[in-house]
Amino acid sequence: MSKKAKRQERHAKLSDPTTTPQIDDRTLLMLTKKGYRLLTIVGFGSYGEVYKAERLRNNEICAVKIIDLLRCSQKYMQKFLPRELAALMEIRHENIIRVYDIFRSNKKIYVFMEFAANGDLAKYLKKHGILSERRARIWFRQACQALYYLHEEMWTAHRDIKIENFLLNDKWIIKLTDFGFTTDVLDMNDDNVLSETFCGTLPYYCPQIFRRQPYNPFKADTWAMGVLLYAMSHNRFPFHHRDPKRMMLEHMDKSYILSRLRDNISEELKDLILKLLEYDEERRITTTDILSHQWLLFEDETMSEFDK
Ligand SMILES: Nc1ncnc2c1ncn2[C@@H]1O[C@H](COP(=O)(O)OP(=O)(O)OP(=O)(O)O)[C@@H](O)[C@H]1O
Repeated sequence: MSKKAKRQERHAKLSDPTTTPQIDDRTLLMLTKKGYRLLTIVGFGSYGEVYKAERLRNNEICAVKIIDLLRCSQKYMQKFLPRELAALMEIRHENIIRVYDIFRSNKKIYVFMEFAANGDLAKYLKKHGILSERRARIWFRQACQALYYLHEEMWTAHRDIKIENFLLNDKWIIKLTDFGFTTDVLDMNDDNVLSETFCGTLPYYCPQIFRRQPYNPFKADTWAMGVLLYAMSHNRFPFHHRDPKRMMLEHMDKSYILSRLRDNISEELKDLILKLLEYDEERRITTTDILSHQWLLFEDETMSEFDK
């Protein structure tokens, strides 16, 4: 069966309301011993499934991602060394999915984390289409606060910023997740900043990653935030990523991105998108400057004013 067919089959299972956790008895027993009960499958990733679960001690709802190590490459498995896993639990921010506990057993990794009841931003966008500027601003500001914390306080780049990695909790607050590719920049290589590790997701690749040049991973995250903001306000990707030659030319041409902006968005929003999708990484806006950009300061909005 092809990869695509397998994915379709898994997704069909997911949309079936009668779906219950398809998991072996040994794993279920082990989860019970650890004090958790699986409830339903909430999604499928490349290396395993995510379940809604209940912590039996206090009936608290959480999510558990079960990563099948047999499906991971050797390189990806490096991420599951004790030091890497411990680092995940140190990350604490209102807009980042909190990781409560991680353990390894039977060639599987179990990551217990905060549950996001309203799914991911990609699904929201698919259902509701283009976000209003007001809604986009609230969520984009929260996303930037998460990134600011990672960049400026944890000195870490996320490296896989994409719309699917922003989840929404029961209060409709944005939560950044999936640190599968997160790398401690200081540990990376010679000059401590430039990276040669190629990771991320194609439509979000900055020009430097796309051209396989050394790049600044913080600025690569910033570019990806530009693609995210464009997607939130246009419900499509800014560049034609299925045609690499075309995408490369589009990256370099400022008039191209200008021509792809909707007429009826504010000048401030256009300006921020252009500053994020700046070809030259030296000139690309920093995480600190995004938060003080005119568009994000536009008005003081609170979640109580926000009509879901
Ligand atoms: N903490 C969570 N709460 C609720 N739903 C979650 C949570 N984490 C992930 N999900 C959902 O589970 C699904 C799979 O998540 P996962 O992170 O494994 O997928 P992915 O990002 O597509 O995987 P990968 O990047 O490994 O290919 C997604 O649809 C996501 O919305």
